[in-house]
Amino acid sequence: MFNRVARRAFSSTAASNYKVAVLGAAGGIGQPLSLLMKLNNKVTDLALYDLRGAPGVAADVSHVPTNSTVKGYGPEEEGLKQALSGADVVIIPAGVPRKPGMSRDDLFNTNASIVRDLASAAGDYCPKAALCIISNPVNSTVPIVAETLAKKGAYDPKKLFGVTTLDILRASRFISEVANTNPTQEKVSVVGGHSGVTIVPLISQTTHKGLPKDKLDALINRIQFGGDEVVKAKNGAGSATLSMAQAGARFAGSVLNGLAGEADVVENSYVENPVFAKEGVKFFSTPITLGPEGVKEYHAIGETSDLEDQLIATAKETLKKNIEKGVNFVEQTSK
Ligand SMILES: NC(=O)c1ccc[n+]([C@@H]2O[C@H](COP(=O)([O-])OP(=O)(O)OC[C@H]3O[C@@H](n4cnc5c(N)ncnc54)[C@H](O)[C@@H]3O)[C@@H](O)[C@H]2O)c1
Ligand SMILES: O=C(O)C[C@H](O)C(=O)O
Repeated sequence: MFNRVARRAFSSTAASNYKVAVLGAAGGIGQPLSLLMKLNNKVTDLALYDLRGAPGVAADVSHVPTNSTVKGYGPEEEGLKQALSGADVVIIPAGVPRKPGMSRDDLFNTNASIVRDLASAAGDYCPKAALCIISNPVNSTVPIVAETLAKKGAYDPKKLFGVTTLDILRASRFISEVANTNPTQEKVSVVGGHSGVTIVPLISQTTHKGLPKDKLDALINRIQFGGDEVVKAKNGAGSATLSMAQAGARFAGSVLNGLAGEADVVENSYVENPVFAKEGVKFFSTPITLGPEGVKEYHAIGETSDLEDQLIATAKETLKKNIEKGVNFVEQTSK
Protein backbone atom coordinates (compact mmCIF):
# COMPACT_ATOMS: atom_id res chain seq x y z
CA MET A 1 0.00 0.00 0.00
CA PHE A 2 1.29 3.48 -0.89
CA ASN A 3 2.30 5.48 2.09
CA ARG A 4 1.93 9.27 2.02
CA VAL A 5 5.48 9.89 0.79
CA ALA A 6 5.18 7.30 -1.93
CA ARG A 7 1.81 8.67 -3.05
CA ARG A 8 3.34 12.11 -3.42
CA ALA A 9 6.43 10.80 -5.19
CA PHE A 10 4.42 8.77 -7.70
CA SER A 11 2.11 11.54 -8.77
CA SER A 12 3.22 13.64 -11.67
CA THR A 13 0.06 15.49 -12.69
CA ALA A 14 -1.53 16.80 -9.50
CA ALA A 15 -0.24 19.87 -7.71
CA SER A 16 -0.78 18.16 -4.35
CA ASN A 17 -1.90 14.75 -3.20
CA TYR A 18 -4.47 14.13 -0.54
CA LYS A 19 -6.54 11.38 0.97
CA VAL A 20 -10.24 12.25 1.22
CA ALA A 21 -12.75 10.10 3.10
CA VAL A 22 -16.51 10.33 2.49
CA LEU A 23 -18.62 8.90 5.34
CA GLY A 24 -22.14 8.07 4.13
CA ALA A 25 -20.77 7.58 0.62
CA ALA A 26 -23.56 5.31 -0.66
CA GLY A 27 -26.34 7.79 0.08
CA GLY A 28 -28.16 10.32 -2.05
CA ILE A 29 -25.47 12.95 -1.48
CA GLY A 30 -22.60 10.53 -0.92
CA GLN A 31 -22.69 8.94 -4.39
CA PRO A 32 -22.54 12.06 -6.57
CA LEU A 33 -20.20 13.72 -4.06
CA SER A 34 -17.84 10.75 -4.32
CA LEU A 35 -17.90 11.05 -8.10
CA LEU A 36 -17.13 14.77 -7.92
CA MET A 37 -14.25 14.14 -5.50
CA LYS A 38 -12.94 11.53 -7.95
CA LEU A 39 -12.77 14.34 -10.51
CA ASN A 40 -10.67 16.54 -8.20
CA ASN A 41 -7.05 16.15 -9.23
CA LYS A 42 -5.72 16.97 -5.77
CA VAL A 43 -7.26 13.74 -4.50
CA THR A 44 -5.03 10.70 -4.91
CA ASP A 45 -6.72 8.42 -2.38
CA LEU A 46 -10.50 8.36 -2.07
CA ALA A 47 -11.97 6.29 0.77
CA LEU A 48 -15.71 5.67 0.67
CA TYR A 49 -17.39 4.44 3.86
CA ASP A 50 -21.03 3.58 4.52
CA LEU A 51 -22.96 1.06 6.60
CA ARG A 52 -23.88 -0.58 3.33
CA GLY A 53 -23.13 -0.26 -0.36
CA ALA A 54 -19.82 1.61 -0.31
CA PRO A 55 -17.73 -1.09 -2.04
CA GLY A 56 -20.14 -1.01 -5.00
CA VAL A 57 -20.01 2.77 -5.25
CA ALA A 58 -16.22 2.63 -5.01
CA ALA A 59 -15.94 0.00 -7.77
CA ASP A 60 -18.15 2.13 -10.00
CA VAL A 61 -16.41 5.46 -9.35
CA SER A 62 -12.96 3.84 -9.56
CA HIS A 63 -13.31 3.35 -13.34
CA VAL A 64 -13.22 7.10 -13.94
CA PRO A 65 -9.72 7.72 -15.29
CA THR A 66 -8.38 10.31 -12.88
CA ASN A 67 -5.37 10.36 -10.62
CA SER A 68 -6.79 8.54 -7.58
CA THR A 69 -7.35 5.11 -6.20
CA VAL A 70 -10.79 4.48 -4.71
CA LYS A 71 -11.66 1.98 -2.00
CA GLY A 72 -15.01 1.21 -0.42
CA TYR A 73 -15.42 0.18 3.21
CA GLY A 74 -18.22 -1.11 5.42
CA PRO A 75 -18.33 -1.40 9.20
CA GLU A 76 -16.88 -4.93 9.18
CA GLU A 77 -13.12 -5.57 9.47
CA GLU A 78 -12.39 -2.14 10.93
CA GLY A 79 -13.60 -0.49 7.74
CA LEU A 80 -14.10 2.89 9.39
CA LYS A 81 -10.58 2.84 10.80
CA GLN A 82 -9.14 1.98 7.41
CA ALA A 83 -11.19 4.62 5.64
CA LEU A 84 -10.10 7.34 8.08
CA SER A 85 -6.46 6.45 8.67
CA GLY A 86 -4.25 8.98 6.91
CA ALA A 87 -7.18 11.10 5.71
CA ASP A 88 -6.45 14.78 5.16
CA VAL A 89 -10.09 15.71 4.63
CA VAL A 90 -13.21 13.90 5.88
CA ILE A 91 -16.61 14.77 4.42
CA ILE A 92 -19.64 13.58 6.41
CA PRO A 93 -23.05 13.34 4.72
CA ALA A 94 -24.10 10.29 6.83
CA GLY A 95 -27.56 10.38 8.37
CA VAL A 96 -31.23 10.60 7.51
CA PRO A 97 -32.75 13.36 5.36
CA ARG A 98 -36.03 15.24 5.90
CA LYS A 99 -39.48 14.27 4.71
CA PRO A 100 -42.23 16.85 4.01
CA GLY A 101 -43.45 18.50 7.22
CA MET A 102 -40.18 17.94 9.09
CA SER A 103 -37.72 20.59 10.22
CA ARG A 104 -33.99 19.92 10.16
CA ASP A 105 -34.11 19.86 13.95
CA ASP A 106 -36.50 16.89 13.72
CA LEU A 107 -33.50 14.92 12.41
CA PHE A 108 -31.54 15.55 15.60
CA ASN A 109 -32.61 12.40 17.45
CA THR A 110 -31.39 10.11 14.67
CA ASN A 111 -28.42 12.00 13.31
CA ALA A 112 -26.82 13.27 16.52
CA SER A 113 -25.48 9.88 17.56
CA ILE A 114 -24.43 8.98 14.00
CA VAL A 115 -22.36 12.15 13.74
CA ARG A 116 -21.00 11.83 17.28
CA ASP A 117 -19.75 8.30 16.63
CA LEU A 118 -18.17 9.17 13.29
CA ALA A 119 -16.50 12.23 14.84
CA SER A 120 -15.17 10.07 17.64
CA ALA A 121 -13.63 7.70 15.09
CA ALA A 122 -12.11 10.64 13.21
CA GLY A 123 -10.61 11.84 16.50
CA ASP A 124 -9.03 8.42 16.97
CA TYR A 125 -7.84 7.67 13.45
CA CYS A 126 -7.20 11.01 11.72
CA PRO A 127 -7.00 13.67 14.45
CA LYS A 128 -5.28 16.16 12.12
CA ALA A 129 -7.87 15.93 9.32
CA ALA A 130 -10.15 18.76 8.25
CA LEU A 131 -13.77 17.73 8.85
CA CYS A 132 -16.59 18.96 6.61
CA ILE A 133 -20.00 18.31 8.18
CA ILE A 134 -23.02 18.04 5.89
CA SER A 135 -25.36 15.93 8.09
CA ASN A 136 -28.32 17.90 9.47
CA PRO A 137 -29.12 19.70 11.61
CA VAL A 138 -25.77 21.36 10.81
CA ASN A 139 -26.38 24.06 13.44
CA SER A 140 -26.21 21.31 16.09
CA THR A 141 -24.12 18.57 14.46
CA VAL A 142 -21.06 20.84 14.20
CA PRO A 143 -21.10 21.57 17.97
CA ILE A 144 -21.56 17.82 18.53
CA VAL A 145 -18.38 17.12 16.56
CA ALA A 146 -16.50 19.89 18.38
CA GLU A 147 -17.49 18.60 21.83
CA THR A 148 -16.78 14.99 20.91
CA LEU A 149 -13.30 15.84 19.64
CA ALA A 150 -12.62 18.17 22.57
CA LYS A 151 -13.25 15.29 24.97
CA LYS A 152 -10.45 13.41 23.20
CA GLY A 153 -8.11 16.40 23.07
CA ALA A 154 -8.42 16.26 19.29
CA TYR A 155 -10.47 19.39 18.56
CA ASP A 156 -8.88 21.94 16.27
CA PRO A 157 -11.46 24.73 15.69
CA LYS A 158 -9.63 25.74 12.54
CA LYS A 159 -10.31 22.34 10.98
CA LEU A 160 -14.01 21.84 11.68
CA PHE A 161 -16.43 23.16 9.07
CA GLY A 162 -20.20 23.11 8.79
CA VAL A 163 -20.95 23.03 5.07
CA THR A 164 -23.33 25.89 4.26
CA THR A 165 -22.25 26.24 0.64
CA LEU A 166 -25.65 25.11 -0.69
CA ASP A 167 -27.13 28.34 0.68
CA ILE A 168 -24.46 30.24 -1.27
CA LEU A 169 -25.31 28.35 -4.48
CA ARG A 170 -29.02 28.96 -4.01
CA ALA A 171 -28.49 32.65 -3.32
CA SER A 172 -26.55 33.05 -6.59
CA ARG A 173 -29.15 31.17 -8.56
CA PHE A 174 -32.25 32.74 -7.02
CA ILE A 175 -30.94 36.31 -7.21
CA SER A 176 -30.13 35.79 -10.89
CA GLU A 177 -33.71 34.70 -11.51
CA VAL A 178 -35.04 37.88 -9.89
CA ALA A 179 -32.54 40.23 -11.52
CA ASN A 180 -32.36 38.38 -14.85
CA THR A 181 -28.59 38.09 -14.69
CA ASN A 182 -25.95 35.40 -15.19
CA PRO A 183 -25.94 33.23 -12.03
CA THR A 184 -22.28 32.38 -12.47
CA GLN A 185 -21.45 36.06 -11.93
CA GLU A 186 -23.65 36.50 -8.84
CA LYS A 187 -21.85 36.30 -5.51
CA VAL A 188 -23.91 36.60 -2.33
CA SER A 189 -22.49 36.20 1.16
CA VAL A 190 -24.83 34.12 3.33
CA VAL A 191 -24.07 34.22 7.06
CA GLY A 192 -25.42 32.66 10.26
CA GLY A 193 -26.33 28.98 10.22
CA HIS A 194 -28.05 26.41 8.01
CA SER A 195 -31.78 26.29 8.71
CA GLY A 196 -34.66 28.66 8.05
CA VAL A 197 -34.27 31.94 9.91
CA THR A 198 -30.63 31.26 10.76
CA ILE A 199 -29.77 31.56 7.03
CA VAL A 200 -29.09 35.26 6.39
CA PRO A 201 -28.27 36.34 2.81
CA LEU A 202 -26.61 39.76 2.65
CA ILE A 203 -28.30 41.15 -0.46
CA SER A 204 -27.32 44.71 0.51
CA GLN A 205 -23.72 43.80 -0.31
CA THR A 206 -24.63 42.93 -3.91
CA THR A 207 -25.40 45.18 -6.85
CA HIS A 208 -29.10 44.39 -6.29
CA LYS A 209 -29.55 46.25 -3.02
CA GLY A 210 -32.18 48.48 -4.68
CA LEU A 211 -34.69 45.65 -5.16
CA PRO A 212 -38.26 46.67 -4.24
CA LYS A 213 -39.20 45.52 -0.72
CA ASP A 214 -41.67 42.83 -1.81
CA LYS A 215 -39.12 41.26 -4.18
CA LEU A 216 -36.36 41.52 -1.58
CA ASP A 217 -38.48 39.86 1.11
CA ALA A 218 -39.51 37.07 -1.27
CA LEU A 219 -35.90 36.51 -2.34
CA ILE A 220 -34.63 36.30 1.25
CA ASN A 221 -37.44 33.93 2.16
CA ARG A 222 -36.70 31.70 -0.83
CA ILE A 223 -33.00 31.47 0.10
CA GLN A 224 -33.87 30.73 3.74
CA PHE A 225 -36.37 28.02 2.86
CA GLY A 226 -34.90 26.72 -0.44
CA GLY A 227 -34.36 23.30 1.09
CA ASP A 228 -38.12 22.95 1.63
CA GLU A 229 -38.74 23.34 -2.11
CA VAL A 230 -36.70 20.22 -2.79
CA VAL A 231 -38.14 18.24 0.15
CA LYS A 232 -41.64 19.03 -1.08
CA ALA A 233 -40.86 18.17 -4.72
CA LYS A 234 -39.22 14.87 -3.75
CA ASN A 235 -42.39 14.07 -1.82
CA GLY A 236 -40.97 11.74 0.82
CA ALA A 237 -37.94 10.53 -1.13
CA GLY A 238 -35.48 12.81 0.67
CA SER A 239 -33.97 16.25 0.32
CA ALA A 240 -31.42 17.97 -1.88
CA THR A 241 -28.72 15.53 -3.00
CA LEU A 242 -27.34 16.62 -6.39
CA SER A 243 -27.06 20.35 -5.70
CA MET A 244 -25.67 19.42 -2.28
CA ALA A 245 -23.06 17.17 -3.86
CA GLN A 246 -21.99 20.10 -6.04
CA ALA A 247 -21.89 22.37 -2.97
CA GLY A 248 -19.96 19.81 -0.91
CA ALA A 249 -17.44 19.18 -3.68
CA ARG A 250 -16.90 22.91 -4.10
CA PHE A 251 -16.34 23.39 -0.38
CA ALA A 252 -14.08 20.35 0.06
CA GLY A 253 -12.19 21.44 -3.06
CA SER A 254 -11.59 24.81 -1.45
CA VAL A 255 -10.38 23.14 1.75
CA LEU A 256 -7.90 21.15 -0.37
CA ASN A 257 -6.82 24.31 -2.19
CA GLY A 258 -6.19 25.92 1.19
CA LEU A 259 -4.24 22.92 2.46
CA ALA A 260 -2.13 23.11 -0.70
CA GLY A 261 -1.24 26.72 0.13
CA GLU A 262 -3.12 28.38 -2.72
CA ALA A 263 -3.77 32.09 -2.27
CA ASP A 264 -7.10 33.78 -1.53
CA VAL A 265 -9.28 30.73 -1.02
CA VAL A 266 -12.41 32.21 0.52
CA GLU A 267 -15.66 30.40 1.34
CA ASN A 268 -18.43 30.93 3.86
CA SER A 269 -18.62 28.23 6.51
CA TYR A 270 -20.22 27.55 9.89
CA VAL A 271 -17.19 27.41 12.17
CA GLU A 272 -16.24 28.30 15.71
CA ASN A 273 -15.75 32.01 15.23
CA PRO A 274 -13.95 33.95 17.98
CA VAL A 275 -15.88 37.18 17.34
CA PHE A 276 -19.31 35.59 17.65
CA ALA A 277 -18.20 33.25 20.43
CA LYS A 278 -17.61 36.34 22.59
CA GLU A 279 -21.30 37.18 22.11
CA GLY A 280 -22.34 33.70 23.24
CA VAL A 281 -22.89 32.29 19.72
CA LYS A 282 -19.95 29.92 19.47
CA PHE A 283 -20.54 28.86 15.85
CA PHE A 284 -21.46 31.25 13.06
CA SER A 285 -20.99 31.21 9.32
CA THR A 286 -19.02 34.09 7.82
CA PRO A 287 -16.51 34.30 4.98
CA ILE A 288 -13.22 32.67 5.95
CA THR A 289 -9.91 32.30 4.15
CA LEU A 290 -8.73 28.70 3.99
CA GLY A 291 -5.06 27.85 4.33
CA PRO A 292 -2.62 25.02 5.09
CA GLU A 293 -3.83 24.78 8.71
CA GLY A 294 -7.54 25.11 7.93
CA VAL A 295 -9.06 28.50 8.73
CA LYS A 296 -6.40 31.11 8.02
CA GLU A 297 -8.52 34.21 8.54
CA TYR A 298 -12.02 35.02 9.80
CA HIS A 299 -13.54 37.88 7.84
CA ALA A 300 -15.98 40.38 9.24
CA ILE A 301 -19.46 40.08 7.80
CA GLY A 302 -19.14 43.62 6.43
CA GLU A 303 -21.71 46.37 6.11
CA THR A 304 -25.31 45.30 6.57
CA SER A 305 -28.73 46.94 6.19
CA ASP A 306 -31.13 47.48 9.11
CA LEU A 307 -33.21 44.56 7.84
CA GLU A 308 -30.14 42.30 7.77
CA ASP A 309 -29.20 43.41 11.29
CA GLN A 310 -32.63 42.26 12.46
CA LEU A 311 -32.29 38.96 10.61
CA ILE A 312 -28.86 38.39 12.16
CA ALA A 313 -30.21 39.10 15.64
CA THR A 314 -33.00 36.55 15.10
CA ALA A 315 -30.51 34.03 13.70
CA LYS A 316 -28.29 34.39 16.76
CA GLU A 317 -31.13 33.63 19.16
CA THR A 318 -32.02 30.40 17.33
CA LEU A 319 -28.38 29.43 16.88
CA LYS A 320 -27.68 29.74 20.60
CA LYS A 321 -30.39 27.14 21.28
CA ASN A 322 -29.26 24.84 18.44
CA ILE A 323 -25.65 24.97 19.67
CA GLU A 324 -26.63 24.36 23.28
CA LYS A 325 -28.69 21.35 22.21
CA GLY A 326 -25.66 19.81 20.49
CA VAL A 327 -23.35 20.51 23.43
CA ASN A 328 -25.85 19.07 25.93
CA PHE A 329 -26.27 15.95 23.82
CA VAL A 330 -22.57 15.15 24.05
CA GLU A 331 -22.51 15.97 27.77
CA GLN A 332 -25.43 13.64 28.44
CA THR A 333 -24.42 10.75 26.20
CA SER A 334 -20.66 10.56 26.48
CA LYS A 335 -19.39 7.67 28.51
N1 LIG B 1 -25.61 20.76 4.81
C1 LIG B 1 -26.50 20.81 3.84
O1 LIG B 1 -26.65 21.84 3.17
C2 LIG B 1 -27.31 19.58 3.49
C3 LIG B 1 -27.96 19.51 2.26
C4 LIG B 1 -28.68 18.37 1.95
C5 LIG B 1 -28.77 17.32 2.87
N2 LIG B 1 -28.12 17.43 4.05
C6 LIG B 1 -28.17 16.34 5.05
O2 LIG B 1 -27.27 15.31 4.63
C7 LIG B 1 -27.69 14.06 5.23
C8 LIG B 1 -27.68 12.95 4.20
O3 LIG B 1 -28.64 13.19 3.21
P1 LIG B 1 -28.86 12.13 2.01
O4 LIG B 1 -29.92 12.68 1.16
O5 LIG B 1 -27.56 11.76 1.41
O6 LIG B 1 -29.43 10.87 2.85
P2 LIG B 1 -29.44 9.32 2.41
O7 LIG B 1 -30.35 8.63 3.34
O8 LIG B 1 -29.69 9.22 0.95
O9 LIG B 1 -27.94 8.87 2.67
C9 LIG B 1 -27.39 8.82 3.94
C10 LIG B 1 -26.38 7.72 3.97
O10 LIG B 1 -25.78 7.70 5.27
C11 LIG B 1 -25.54 6.37 5.60
N3 LIG B 1 -25.34 6.22 7.03
C12 LIG B 1 -26.24 6.26 8.04
N4 LIG B 1 -25.65 6.06 9.21
C13 LIG B 1 -24.34 5.90 8.96
C14 LIG B 1 -23.21 5.66 9.76
N5 LIG B 1 -23.29 5.52 11.09
N6 LIG B 1 -22.01 5.55 9.15
C15 LIG B 1 -21.90 5.68 7.82
N7 LIG B 1 -22.93 5.92 7.00
C16 LIG B 1 -24.14 6.02 7.57
C17 LIG B 1 -26.74 5.61 5.06
O11 LIG B 1 -26.47 4.21 4.95
C18 LIG B 1 -26.96 6.31 3.75
O12 LIG B 1 -26.27 5.69 2.68
C19 LIG B 1 -29.05 14.35 5.85
O13 LIG B 1 -28.90 14.56 7.23
C20 LIG B 1 -29.48 15.64 5.18
O14 LIG B 1 -30.40 16.37 5.96
C21 LIG B 1 -27.40 18.54 4.39
O1 LIG C 1 -33.53 20.88 3.41
C1 LIG C 1 -32.91 19.92 3.89
O2 LIG C 1 -33.34 19.25 4.82
C2 LIG C 1 -31.59 19.52 3.30
C3 LIG C 1 -30.61 20.64 3.24
O3 LIG C 1 -30.32 21.17 4.50
C4 LIG C 1 -30.97 21.72 2.25
O4 LIG C 1 -30.82 22.89 2.56
O5 LIG C 1 -31.37 21.37 1.13
